[in-house]
Amino acid sequence: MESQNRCSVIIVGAGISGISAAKVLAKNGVEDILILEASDSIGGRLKKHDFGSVSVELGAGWIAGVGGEKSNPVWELAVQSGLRTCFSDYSNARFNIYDRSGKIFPSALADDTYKKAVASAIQKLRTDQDSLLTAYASDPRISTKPETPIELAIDFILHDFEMAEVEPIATYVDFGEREFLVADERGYEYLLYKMAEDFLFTSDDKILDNRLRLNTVVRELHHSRDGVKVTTEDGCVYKANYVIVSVSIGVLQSHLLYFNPGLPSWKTEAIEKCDVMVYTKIFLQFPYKFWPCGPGKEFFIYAHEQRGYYTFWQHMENAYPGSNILVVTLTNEESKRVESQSDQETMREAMGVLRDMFGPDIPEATDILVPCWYNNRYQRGSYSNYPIYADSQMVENIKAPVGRVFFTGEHTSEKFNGYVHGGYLAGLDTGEALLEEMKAEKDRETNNKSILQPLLAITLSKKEAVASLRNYDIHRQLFHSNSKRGLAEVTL
Ligand SMILES: Cc1cc2nc3c(=O)[nH]c(=O)nc-3n(C[C@H](O)[C@H](O)[C@H](O)COP(=O)(O)OP(=O)(O)OC[C@H]3O[C@@H](n4cnc5c(N)ncnc54)[C@H](O)[C@@H]3O)c2cc1C
Repeated sequence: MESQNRCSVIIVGAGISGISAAKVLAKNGVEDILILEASDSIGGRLKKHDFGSVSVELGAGWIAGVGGEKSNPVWELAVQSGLRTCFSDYSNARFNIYDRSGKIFPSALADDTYKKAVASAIQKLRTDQDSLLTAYASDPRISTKPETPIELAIDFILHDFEMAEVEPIATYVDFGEREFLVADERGYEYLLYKMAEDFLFTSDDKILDNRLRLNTVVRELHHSRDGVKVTTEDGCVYKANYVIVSVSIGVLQSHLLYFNPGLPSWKTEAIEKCDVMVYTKIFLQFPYKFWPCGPGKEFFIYAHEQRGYYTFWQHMENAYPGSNILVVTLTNEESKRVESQSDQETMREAMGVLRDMFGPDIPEATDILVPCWYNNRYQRGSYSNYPIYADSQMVENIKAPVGRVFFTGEHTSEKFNGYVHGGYLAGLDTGEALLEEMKAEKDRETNNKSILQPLLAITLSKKEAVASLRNYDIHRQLFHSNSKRGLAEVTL
């Protein structure tokens, strides 16, 4: 079924980047937009879920980078929206490392192992590009050659767990080193509803605006000099002057979206090169708590001879006292393994680990929640991770537009990819770049009209003449020059 109306911009995906791009457009007078979202709600990787008596975050849980000289824009949104958060103190986690017999490693040993692992990782990072490439090819983790269970556990925390990186990360350098866990029944996604309220019709925290279509999976994107035509899984066709694609890098790699004509090789190669991390938080509900609480005990670690095997644990008593919930984080291959088995099997494994740490008499979990980010066809992973050899050209190519197709999403944020604020800032950036292009197109049309009128009468049809003057790659050049400018120019 073909929609009769042609709108200015179609936005594919209603995560934080799609919604923030839409907000920039709407605030600048481009209100005939259409947001097409595959799932049944907005938010994307901001996703709350009722579990036990509380609301837990299946996707992003933390506002990372708070307390520095510059203010994290997502922290600002959280403060404006009155979102409930609580401070996460990871500094003691390494003093709560359990071995398989339930003994806590002496703090001197843990401290020493941690320092050695950090020093070794830093040394690796200082190696020249060539040897990094060689090392990368043979071992994606640039192995610090951990061998014992405690070394393996610390290696996992340093390399796989996002909050403990050895390199200086722009998020922490720019916005500060503190992290706050979102602990609000309305969920992290509430920030998006507050944003959407400014330009979409809402009532009782529900979006009732026809410009947002949920359960609408985009499958084909036909683009030409004249416009874009988007076909959805249910056979509907929507037309627009431009499209912004905000789907994850995992979805771009999966070919759920078919581009017609296909994307150029500089684009597809950059997309293929970007790594996708899988990060899974498994929630377990208990009839009562049997783990230590109090200062410095929120996070604890399990040291096992298999790297990443149910290593990183958190209790939720600080966020939700009395909730009796534990969370364990798995990544990459372990995440994929667990996604492919039954929840009962995962519960059995997790209970085995907890019995190792806390003894055989602990109660059985009464419920388990295992999010599947990898097998979700609208995600295909948790967040982007630029490979160690990535250069700025690769990142620019990931975000550069192709004709009338613009790209956004956390994976397009050179400084903050992988984070909620990366998605938010990328959306603002892309919205602004598209506004510039729309203005430039208008100027070109006006100029072309005055130059071409006399010529057209003698030679070409108007369509042919305009097409021949347009440089199809102009958007890419324009975007690159725009993206170097600061955020100050965004109208919000
Ligand atoms: C488990 C997990 C933990 C994380 N932890 C943190 C954290 O603590 N702190 C932090 O800052 N960040 C964290 N992140 C990363 C953060 O969630 C993301 O960087 C951010 O939410 C991405 O926003 P986005 O708009 O780029 O993408 P998304 O939120 O993925 O939005 C893209 C949207 O496109 C939709 N879509 C996909 N395909 C189609 C299609 N064909 N047609 C229509 N719609 C489509 C999707 O359904 C989705 O809604 C975490 C992510 C995960 C998964």
